[in-house]
Amino acid sequence: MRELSVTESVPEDVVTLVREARQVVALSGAGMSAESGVPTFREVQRGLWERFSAEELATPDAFEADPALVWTWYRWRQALIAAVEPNPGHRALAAWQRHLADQGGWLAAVTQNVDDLHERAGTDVLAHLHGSITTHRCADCQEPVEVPDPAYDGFTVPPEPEQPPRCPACQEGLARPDVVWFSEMLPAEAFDAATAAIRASDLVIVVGTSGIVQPAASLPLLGLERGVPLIEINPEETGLTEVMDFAIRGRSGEVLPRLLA
Ligand SMILES: CC(C)NC(=O)[C@H](Cc1c[nH]c2ccccc12)NC(=O)[C@H](CCCC/N=C(/NCCC(=O)O)S[C@H]1O[C@H](COP(=O)(O)OP(=O)(O)OC[C@H]2O[C@@H](n3cnc4c(N)ncnc43)[C@H](O)[C@@H]2O)[C@@H](O)[C@H]1O)NC(=O)OCc1ccccc1
Repeated sequence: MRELSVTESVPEDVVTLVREARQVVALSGAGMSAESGVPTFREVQRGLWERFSAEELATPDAFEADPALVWTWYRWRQALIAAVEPNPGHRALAAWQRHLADQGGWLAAVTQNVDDLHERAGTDVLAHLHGSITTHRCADCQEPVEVPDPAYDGFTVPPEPEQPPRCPACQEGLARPDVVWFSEMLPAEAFDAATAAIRASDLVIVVGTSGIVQPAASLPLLGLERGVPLIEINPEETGLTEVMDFAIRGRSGEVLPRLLA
C-alpha cells in the first residue's frame, strides 16, 4: 500500500488508474459530508444528546427507551442536512459519473450516509446501505409515514425533545426514520446491489469512512479478492488502509476534484 499526502501531486500511476477505469464503485462514509458541515459519527453529540454516543442513539433499544430523545436527534440531523449544501467532493463524483456514462462505463455510488447530499450534487446513488434520514415509516407496521419537514434550523440544538407522531395506518406504532439502526439488518436489495457492483468493477474508491461498521466495511474486501485496485481517500488511517493499493491522505472535498480534474 502506498500512502500519498494531498500536497503531493497525484502520482502518474494513480492518475492512469483513475483515467482508465470504466466500472467504478465509490463507497462513501460520513467523512464525505464533513466539509458540508454534517458531523461525522466520531464527533461528540451536543445538547440533549451530549451524554450519548451516536452508536448508542442509533439503536432500536434507545428508541424503545426514549422515543422522543431519539426522534428529535433525527429531526435535528434532518434539518441540518437540509440546511447545508453538497461539497466539491460530492460534485466531482457526480461529474465523474456523467463522464463515465458518456464513455459507455459507469460509476456506482454506494453510501453509508443517510443524507441526500450525493443526490443533491446530481449523483445517481445505487445503494444507501444504512437507509435515508429524509423518509419515515411506522416502527410497528412498517408502513411509510408522511412527516412534515422539521421545524428546526439545523444548527440550534432543540431545547427539549418532541414526541414522534403516531402511525396513521395502524394507529399504534410511532414514526421512525427509514435508517438502519445498529443490530438491524441492512436492506438486502441495497447490499446485494453493492456486492454485485464491486464484483463487476475495475476500480473501488473508498471515501471518508473509518471502516469500522460492518458489514459495509467488508465490501472493499470483495474487490481485494478479485484483484480490483483499491484507493482510499481520508485524512487519517482507517481500519481499511492495510488492504488499500493507494491511500491519499486528504479531505475528499479537496482530493476528488484534483484527482478527477
Ligand atoms: C460499531 C460497529 C463495530 N458495530 C457494527 O458494525 C454492528 C454490529 C456488527 C455486525 N457485524 C459485526 C462484525 C464485527 C463487529 C460488529 C458487528 N453492525 C450492525 O449493527 C449492522 C448495522 C450497521 C448500520 C448502523 N447504522 C448506521 N447509520 C444509520 C443510522 C444513523 O446514521 O443514525 S452506521 C453509521 O455509522 C457509520 C459511521 O462510520 P463512517 O461513515 O465511517 O464515519 P465515522 O464517523 O466513523 O468516520 C468518519 C471518517 O471520515 C474521515 N474524514 C473526516 N473528515 C473527512 C473529509 N473531509 N474527507 C474525507 N474523510 C474525512 C475520518 O478520518 C474518519 O475516518 C456509518 O456507517 C453511518 O451510517 N447490522 C447488522 O450487522 O445486522 C446483522 C446483525 C444483527 C444483529 C447482531 C449482529 C449482526
